[in-house]
Amino acid sequence: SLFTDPTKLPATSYDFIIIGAGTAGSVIATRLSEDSSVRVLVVEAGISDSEGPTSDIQVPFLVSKALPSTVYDWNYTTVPQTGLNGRQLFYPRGFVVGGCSTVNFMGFTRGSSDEYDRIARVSGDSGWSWKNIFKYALKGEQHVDDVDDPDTAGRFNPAVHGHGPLKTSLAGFPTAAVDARVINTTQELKEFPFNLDMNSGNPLGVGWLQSTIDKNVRSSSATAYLHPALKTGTNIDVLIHSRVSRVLQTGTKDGLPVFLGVEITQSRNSHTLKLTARTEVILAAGAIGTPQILMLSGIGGKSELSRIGVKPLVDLPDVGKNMHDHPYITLAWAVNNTNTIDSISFNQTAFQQALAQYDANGTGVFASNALFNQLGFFRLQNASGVTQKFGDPTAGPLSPHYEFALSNGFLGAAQRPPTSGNFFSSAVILVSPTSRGSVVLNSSSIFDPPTIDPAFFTTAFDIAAMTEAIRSLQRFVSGSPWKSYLGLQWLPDGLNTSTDAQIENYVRSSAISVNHACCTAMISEDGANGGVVGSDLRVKGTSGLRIVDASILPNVPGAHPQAEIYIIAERAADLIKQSSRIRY
Ligand SMILES: Cc1cc2nc3c(=O)[nH]c(=O)nc-3n(C[C@H](O)[C@H](O)[C@H](O)COP(=O)(O)OP(=O)(O)OC[C@H]3O[C@@H](n4cnc5c(N)ncnc54)[C@H](O)[C@@H]3O)c2cc1C
Repeated sequence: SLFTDPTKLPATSYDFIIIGAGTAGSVIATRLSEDSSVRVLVVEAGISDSEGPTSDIQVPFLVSKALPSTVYDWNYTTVPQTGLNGRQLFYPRGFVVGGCSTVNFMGFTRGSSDEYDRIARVSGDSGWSWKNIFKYALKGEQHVDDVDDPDTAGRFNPAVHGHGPLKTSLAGFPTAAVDARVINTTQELKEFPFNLDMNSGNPLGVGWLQSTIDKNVRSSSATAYLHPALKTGTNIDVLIHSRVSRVLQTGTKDGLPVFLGVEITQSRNSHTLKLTARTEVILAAGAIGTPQILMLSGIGGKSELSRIGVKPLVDLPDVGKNMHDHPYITLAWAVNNTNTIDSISFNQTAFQQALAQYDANGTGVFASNALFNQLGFFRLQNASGVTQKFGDPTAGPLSPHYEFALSNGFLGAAQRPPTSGNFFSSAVILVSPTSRGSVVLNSSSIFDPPTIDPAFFTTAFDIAAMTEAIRSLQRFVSGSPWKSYLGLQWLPDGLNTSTDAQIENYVRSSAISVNHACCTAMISEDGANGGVVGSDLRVKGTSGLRIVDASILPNVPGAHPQAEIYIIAERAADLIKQSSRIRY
């Protein structure tokens, strides 16, 4: 059942307690509840996904209304970014059942096989390799036709899609003005080849975006996993509006502190409640929440914890370190064509008509993300000299350095959008950053947000790679399909971007986050000194406690990360099942 008051829970002890009903947490809870004799509790700080203006989190076209600064947002901001001229950024995170999967932009990209092989290398466990984990990609996801355009021929490869609860589909709403131009460019310019399906393990090239959209509504870990489990099972409880403030030591086993206790609170001044897990506690509070809870529990860098008045119990200095994320900028051009999504976004009458169509029969532009129909993932060209000078931070030859997200309309980064006009734009995303930041506690209260520092563009590689990526987009739009289409360059507005210095100036003054925070409790080999979790995701130096979410990744994937997190969560659920005494 769903509870809003912790004192109303039917039990104070469960087999498994999962902290965070987010992307990974909902997968874990659902899979662990597959044996009806097992009692599972999920504790979620945020609200239910049936509260608030729910169309903003369900209707694909309204995706940009879900965040930031809404009831679905943790409302974090970063510290002033030295690499971004001291700008502070909004740093949205889902404060709702389903976590970020309920509010994100729905892009579904598994990343390259290299990314998974790198996790296997870093952890010393070949179970994380692409070859061995691919079955979990198929177990978790299933392709469905979009309502508007079920003709998927030549746009994806059914052989690499599976039979799981999470639904994905291709962009159904044709954006004719741009779709053909993008595909024709892939035929004309060898540097930008067409890729039939970027989810095959090789994402390089330009291909059609797949989104977590079930025909015409968002598919999240809540709608795909948790809600069906709540509907059919009687052994899973979900407690919302409740923060886990700490995990608590309940004993010692084999010389290690056992953390099977969970402390819950609903507001700064309310009582705390203690619950216990009989088998395991699984932290799935995301790349910000997980290190915060670990540190509040005394698990982290000794001196850092003492400074804030938290008694250190387990010395793991890497908790909260290695934070990184993808930054992006956009280039945009005015176009002499009204067949762009701006004609709907900027025009109230057209907007209401399209919404009425969606309300009437679930079709039209509101049924799709519409902002992007194609993405492109690329490696830096050798001729640029960037990797020769700085080394190659990617996971391998199939992993991209940068990405284009091509949009049939206006897309800005730090800039205010215009209120009229028609545009073509593309995000340029650095998907192989080497800048590393941190999540650091500010106080010993769960109600004080930690200091969040993604440290964007604090390495010379990141600026050099982004500069090359922008030049690459300039080459892409120099193809003949764009000649009669693109008009005045709108972004950067009035700034020249010919020289390296001019590009750097633009990047530092306009880049923002794609919101792919990760790696703050990274995996490493069992027994290795660094890292926070071992190969089976157990927190080092502890017993009874695992982490399953974006924080365990060693590197941000060269992709939008949700697909990888679903895959990792599917395998983690099996690891937890196998090591428990319960016979699934
Ligand atoms: C605006 C935005 C757009 C994005 N777009 C895309 C995209 O298009 N494609 C893509 O692949 N990725 C995208 N991402 C990133 C992706 O959604 C996340 O990386 C991923 O969903 C994170 O999963 P997670 O399980 O690690 O954390 P989350 O899904 O964030 O789950 C963590 C959960 O824990 C809860 N929690 C935190 N602290 C506590 C506490 N103390 N007590 C109890 N509960 C707690 C949170 O409320 C949340 O529900 C986007 C993210 C954002 C914010």
